[in-house]
Amino acid sequence: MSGAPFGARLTESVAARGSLCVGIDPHPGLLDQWGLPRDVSGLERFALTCVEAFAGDISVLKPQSAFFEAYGSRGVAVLERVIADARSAGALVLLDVKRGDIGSTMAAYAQAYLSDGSPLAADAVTVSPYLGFGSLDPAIEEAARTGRGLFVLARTSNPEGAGVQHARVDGVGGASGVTVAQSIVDQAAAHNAGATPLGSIGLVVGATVGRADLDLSALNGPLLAPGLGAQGAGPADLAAVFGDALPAVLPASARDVLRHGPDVAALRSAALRVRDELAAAAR
Ligand SMILES: O=c1ccn([C@@H]2O[C@H](COP(=O)(O)O)[C@@H](O)[C@H]2O)c(=O)[nH]1
Repeated sequence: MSGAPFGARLTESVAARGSLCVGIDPHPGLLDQWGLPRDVSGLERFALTCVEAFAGDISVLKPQSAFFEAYGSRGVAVLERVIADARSAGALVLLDVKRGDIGSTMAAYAQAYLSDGSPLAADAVTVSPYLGFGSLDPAIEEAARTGRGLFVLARTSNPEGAGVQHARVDGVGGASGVTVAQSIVDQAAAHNAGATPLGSIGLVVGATVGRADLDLSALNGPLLAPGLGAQGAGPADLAAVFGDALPAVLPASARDVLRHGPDVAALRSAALRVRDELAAAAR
């Protein structure tokens, strides 16, 4: 991919289209609700309807890979089309795949999701640092080389995440007793240092986590905040979670928007309503 780094492209897109990230999560129950069959044709109709509804107005679309992989190679082919069509319509695509492995395998994931010419290459992907932050180096390097981004899981929106992410470890530079989540924040911050207007290594911090007890002041990167709507968080919760880091937050919602389908206009207006509520809450 030629041109500006992901952090710069994201900043420009959010300035033009707002901060909402809409998830494309073709849950079987949503296919039923939309009157679509639970097969590849239903998946394709669902996902392309989402692209039609959102890609012209919303800054970031986040297809959830699991719901496409569930249909095998033909489902993955639908995902490839979603990525291409959404990007052509002007949206940034954040592919939610949460990949993480030993470095040598991580290099293959980087090739799949972050390399120019790969059919699954998105603008950014979610990755898991739980094999050690350093295991992500091949993805960090490929993202930097191709102008793409990463969102590293730090403090996830699910209640089970706290047990691992609040555990204490030695931090960057030997600081003792920082939480696992804070050590992930600090390692991402080191990669983003000096980038303008924003680094390309983002984090995932759930909108549901209440006071996150994270020092995000040095991150200089975007913060994906899943959990709006179906998981119980609302626009007003974001200030409590993120404090001064709020301008870098991409609040994410899937089911709460998607339940308004299959009508394209109804889907679009639901997304725009959430986007406007977020903008009002951030003022
Ligand atoms: O901490 C995390 C990380 C990722 N997700 C993903 O976001 C969406 C949430 O969907 P909703 O329907 O808005 O609840 C889903 O794809 C998750 O896998 C997350 O929820 N929390």
